[in-house]
Amino acid sequence: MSPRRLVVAAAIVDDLHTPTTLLAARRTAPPALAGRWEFPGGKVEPDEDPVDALHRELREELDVAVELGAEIPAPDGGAWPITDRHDMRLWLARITRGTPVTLDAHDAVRWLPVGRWFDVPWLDADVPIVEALTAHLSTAHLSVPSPARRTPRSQP
Ligand SMILES: Nc1nc2c([nH]c(=O)n2[C@H]2C[C@H](O)[C@@H](COP(=O)(O)OP(=O)(O)OP(=O)(O)O)O2)c(=O)[nH]1
Repeated sequence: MSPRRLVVAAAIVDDLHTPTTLLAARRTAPPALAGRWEFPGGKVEPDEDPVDALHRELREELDVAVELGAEIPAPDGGAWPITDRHDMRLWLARITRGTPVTLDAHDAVRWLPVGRWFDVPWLDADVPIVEALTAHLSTAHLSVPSPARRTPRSQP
């Protein structure tokens, strides 16, 4: 049996802490997956560092450079099992150079506003990941201290 292959991908958002949009990309291949939407990324090459692989894939697929934020782990704390042969690690990312273009891997990209992240037909394996991302971001958002919520200092 061949070993499982690691895929790395990015949930590209406009802001790593309080995102208002998420980038989805529509696959061109293989035929069984074409037309479905995914997180841009791809397979890690043998001996390649996963984070280096992600930067390489985003350069190759979208011609962008990014800054990475938090990793979104699977419920068991590890990678997401996306197919019978692949596991995927996913990071939040923010574009630091370029505007996403469609090259070979995708024929469309779409910025989805918060609340409309399920407007596109994601790959089946990505549906629970988008749900986890929604939960992660609402928690992260709530945990950002707002001035109004800070405990007032006790008066001398
Ligand atoms: N990139 C990516 N792949 C995903 C996602 N969800 C999901 O099930 N997959 C699957 C589709 C593929 O079977 C596999 C990744 O393959 P890929 O075709 O993106 O990898 P790659 O860019 O390195 O392509 P290649 O050089 O092998 O042709 O993972 C996702 O959100 N992003």
